[in-house]
Amino acid sequence: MKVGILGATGAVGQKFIRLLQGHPWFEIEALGASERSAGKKYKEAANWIEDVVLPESIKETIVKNCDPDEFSDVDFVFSGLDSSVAGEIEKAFASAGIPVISNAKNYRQDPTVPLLIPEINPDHTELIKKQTFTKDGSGWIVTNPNCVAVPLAISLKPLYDAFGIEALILTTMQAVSGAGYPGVASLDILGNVVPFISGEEPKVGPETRKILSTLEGTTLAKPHFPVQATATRVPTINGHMISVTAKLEDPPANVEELKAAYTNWKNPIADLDLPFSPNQLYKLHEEEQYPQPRLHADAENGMQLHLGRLRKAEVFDISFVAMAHNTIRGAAGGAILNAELLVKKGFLK
Ligand SMILES: NC(=O)C1=CN([C@@H]2O[C@H](COP(=O)(O)OP(=O)(O)OC[C@H]3O[C@@H](n4cnc5c(N)ncnc54)[C@H](OP(=O)(O)O)[C@@H]3O)[C@@H](O)[C@H]2O)C=CC1
Ligand SMILES: N[C@@H](CC(=O)OP(=O)(O)O)C(=O)O
Repeated sequence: MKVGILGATGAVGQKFIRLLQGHPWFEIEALGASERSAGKKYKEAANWIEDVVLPESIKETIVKNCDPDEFSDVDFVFSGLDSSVAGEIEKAFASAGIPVISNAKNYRQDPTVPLLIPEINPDHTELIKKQTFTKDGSGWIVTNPNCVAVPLAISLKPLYDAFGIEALILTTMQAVSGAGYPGVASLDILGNVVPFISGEEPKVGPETRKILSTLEGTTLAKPHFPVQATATRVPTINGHMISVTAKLEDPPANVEELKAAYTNWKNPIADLDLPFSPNQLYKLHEEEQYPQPRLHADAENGMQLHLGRLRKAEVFDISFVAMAHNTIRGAAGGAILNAELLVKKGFLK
């Protein structure tokens, strides 16, 4: 399939370009960014920050405006657009009959838009049928969650299924790549921790509850557990880590039972052979000093969810640490896996 990338010059856009090299199903056809970049060769418009050489085929590609008329040759687009413009531009593409697989936050809470993690809520794709961007249903939007909500929801799903969740308290340790480029000033973050990320905490609870919702007919029934989140920025490059303490409805008797919830959990897309699906979704680290972002964020091409420190808690019931690559599992890689699922389900054809 021929794909376009909106926001192709940004940090997430660059990750899309890198990850799509050699993809067995998807080929990059068009790149879009702002008026500042449009009309330029990609190598002149973008400040390439990936640690691989900029692909030859991309270097000379002329960046387009994010105008659907300039993307008539693509089957669908990935969006890594800045959220200040993603709302209008993504709507224009969907209304022109071009499906949008987005990273931006703008449509995440729309009741007709799936907030999709293929292993966790693949059935939520049914919501697409309620969208009205086009009369014939050819244009629609699917979003992937915030890069904290992704590892949080994946880490919670087996616990939610086995024990139920009553309440969560969590603290994030978010890598600097989450702030895009140039992102956080070096003098703010080097040798330091910043205990606030603007706009982050209010997204964590609502997104996690939407992801863990049950599809009843064509409507989502959401769980109600409260989430107390503290979002901090730490001087790591990739990999968002979360320290979670959970109160459960029916807590496990011991840590072995807690671990068994993960090992017994059945991945609903395991048999689909999606190229970006990790072989092993959950890596349960037994060593007390693991997981660590620098050592583990890249495992399974950045698509694995790392868990460690699983233990009974003195406050609430259990505690653990979760970690995943924020710009791969939490952004571009997650969006590519979403597109693969949407191919298998016949929404992309
Ligand atoms: N970084 C991360 O870990 C994650 C990011 N996201 C989301 O993905 C999106 C992109 O993030 P990130 O790559 O970090 O951001 P960047 O700031 O690095 O990139 C933003 C992109 O949007 C383009 N853009 C800006 N203004 C316009 C405009 N008026 N018209 C068209 N294009 C425009 C930029 O083009 P130009 O270069 O021409 O200015 C650039 O390509 C955001 O919505 C972000 O919230 C989601 C999950 C994780
Ligand atoms: N705010 C996240 C990255 C991000 O862009 O999130 P969102 O997609 O929800 O806007 C971070 O700083 O790490």
